[in-house]
Amino acid sequence: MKDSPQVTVLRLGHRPGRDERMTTHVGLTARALGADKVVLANAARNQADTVIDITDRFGGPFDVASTEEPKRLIRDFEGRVVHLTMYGEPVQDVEGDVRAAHAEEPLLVVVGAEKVPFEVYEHADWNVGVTNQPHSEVASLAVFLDRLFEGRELDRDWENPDRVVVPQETGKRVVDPDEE
Ligand SMILES: C[S@@+](CC[C@H](N)C(=O)[O-])C[C@H]1O[C@@H](n2cnc3c(N)ncnc32)[C@H](O)[C@@H]1O
Repeated sequence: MKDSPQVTVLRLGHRPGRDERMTTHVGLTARALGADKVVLANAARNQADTVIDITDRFGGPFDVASTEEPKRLIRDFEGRVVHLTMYGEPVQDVEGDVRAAHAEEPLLVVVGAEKVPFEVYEHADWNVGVTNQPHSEVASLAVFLDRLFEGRELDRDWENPDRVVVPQETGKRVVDPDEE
């Protein structure tokens, strides 16, 4: 988030035709919950466009990129690497160490789709489980980011939105930010 080193989310293993909504939701969740950037592997072009479109309409800053070489990105990342996996150490046990590291250095948060190559487990500074039960990349990313930022992401400001949701007890209200 603002004033701290960048958090990048890498979505591995996107399978065209199978993982489309999940990949989009990884990108939208990364944006909404305080990451600075998502990198989508395996040519997830439509999903990248959807996340860019939401950022254009609801505000940023948030970067979207693609890679054909996700393993290289992990290897060459200048910062620390967290891999979210049901086989990892409990998030509640490692979040303090990750947060302390992130105060100093950028963080790459890796989530999978299908089976994640073992090199990713080996290369990660932390393999982190959000429970050791199988669930989803979207759920694990949301809980992890909220733990990392200790809830501060919920109050962030968005720059240059075209539209702003005004919270309502009932119903929906979306306004031009100049009308707010
Ligand atoms: C549907 S799971 C498939 C995992 C696959 N069976 C494997 O061996 O990697 C897709 C992704 O969700 C995330 N995930 C699922 N359960 C998780 C958990 N309990 N904690 C952290 N991440 C989890 C991981 O990033 C995983 O790569």
